[in-house]
Amino acid sequence: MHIEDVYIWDINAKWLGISPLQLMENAGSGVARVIEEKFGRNLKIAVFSGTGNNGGDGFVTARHLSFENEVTLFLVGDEAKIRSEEARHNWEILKSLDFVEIKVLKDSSYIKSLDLSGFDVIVDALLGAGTRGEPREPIRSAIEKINEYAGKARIVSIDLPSGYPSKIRVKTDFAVTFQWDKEEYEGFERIVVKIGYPKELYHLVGPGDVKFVLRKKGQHKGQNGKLLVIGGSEDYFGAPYLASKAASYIVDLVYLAMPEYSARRISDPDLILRPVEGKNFRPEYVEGLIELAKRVDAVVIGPGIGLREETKAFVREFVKRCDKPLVIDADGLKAIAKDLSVLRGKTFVLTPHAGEFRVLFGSSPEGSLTEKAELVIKKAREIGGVILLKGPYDIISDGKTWKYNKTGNRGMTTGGTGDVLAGLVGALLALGNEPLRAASVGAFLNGLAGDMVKEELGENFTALEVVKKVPKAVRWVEEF
Ligand SMILES: NC(=O)C1=CN([C@@H]2O[C@H](COP(=O)(O)OP(=O)(O)OC[C@H]3O[C@@H](n4cnc5c(N)ncnc54)[C@H](O)[C@@H]3O)[C@@H](O)[C@H]2O)[C@H](O)CC1
Ligand SMILES: [K+]
Repeated sequence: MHIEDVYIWDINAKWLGISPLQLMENAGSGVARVIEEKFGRNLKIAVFSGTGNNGGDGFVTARHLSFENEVTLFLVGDEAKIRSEEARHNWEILKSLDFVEIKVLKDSSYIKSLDLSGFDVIVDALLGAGTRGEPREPIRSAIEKINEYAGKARIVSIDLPSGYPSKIRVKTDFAVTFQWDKEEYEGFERIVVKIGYPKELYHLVGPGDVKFVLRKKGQHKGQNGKLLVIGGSEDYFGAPYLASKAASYIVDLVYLAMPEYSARRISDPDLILRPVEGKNFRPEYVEGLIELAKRVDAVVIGPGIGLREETKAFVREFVKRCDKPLVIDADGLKAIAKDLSVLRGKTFVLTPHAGEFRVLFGSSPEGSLTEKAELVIKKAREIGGVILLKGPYDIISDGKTWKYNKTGNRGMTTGGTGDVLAGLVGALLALGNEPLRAASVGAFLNGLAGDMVKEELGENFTALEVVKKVPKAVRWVEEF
């Protein structure tokens, strides 16, 4: 587990209704429990808190320990700098207690003169995962002060030794870290306590995943991806349009390649039309479209492309020759089903519903969520790419891990919402995201946009309405 996962998990936990206050309570109570289990009770304990949430964990720890120990809380820094609601809340509680002594230390020279002899345990909650750069005063003096007692008192750090990864850090006996051992932490002993994250967070896609993707968006034109959508036939023009339009809200540029016959029906200044002659895609167009693909970051192929033999041959040949990340959807899936070897060595996302999954792999996922996921994982591993199985719960796998998405509603069985999804996943690929993340976030946004439409119109709506809600879905996540 990496620290960046903590960012995503915290947001997704909040989405599930688990508040930062609950997590902080569990963190602080976990630290207190470990201390009492290791060292017993009736001890003199000093807790050093900073003004961030690591310090907040320290406030909670101090309260839990105060029940059967003599606790002094040293706040290092200015009380006004305790900004997060949960840390403030716990600070206010602590201030109202008569059996916890509180000392506010703002002045480095005063810290240097402190005498901590007599304390059995020192709890270090000065700095945690929010540390930026070398420790600054007055935190630095507090770290040095604590270190004078290394080997004399027991030193327990909350989450990590304050100062870490700088050399100027608390010489801790051990750190109590939360929920899982982070791969970035090394060089100190760690005890892991669980703080109430449910198993869902390993698999469920939430706004945290989306925010992680959005925060990497660039500020300049051309930094935010170019996408090519290849689709349409004499029978369909709506599907590739929906995919392109949805993508155009996310990336800077969308090329839409369609047979001229149906492209005539589209006039939309947000898209760059690249018609090919005639009514349907044929193998002779591969060359030109491979050239066009060189100018983009990702390609979506399949929406409304139809099932003529010449078109299916075109799809297989294009996929075989294209070296950009690909989303293959709808009839495009049926085209490659005959020869999955065209996918070899490619970066791609397949977006089948259960029926298309069966056409591709001979069987369709059945049973519980986990059972379905197992089959999706297995097939994704076999083909060496990402599968997004669409359904009431979308299941996404890269052959190693799996995710599921719960946004969306019954109204989305209406034609075209799958095309919207393909466009969004393509756009997210074009932004440079890993295929598993692009597929997960695409599924989440598509479903969320659909849920927003449902709120307004009920369950009878069309895919174009879902497309139009994409910006609002993105903004909802940004503001979450
Ligand atoms: N989900 C979780 O894992 C939970 C984590 N908890 C605890 O929260 C901290 C991280 O809290 P955060 O507020 O983000 O950061 P810090 O407390 O580590 O520090 C921020 C604080 O310190 C100042 N600061 C930053 N760098 C320096 C420096 N080099 N020198 C001096 N001061 C510095 C900054 O300005 C801020 O004021 C995590 O470690 C856990 O302990 C939750 O409580 C439970 C859920
Ligand atoms: K710490």
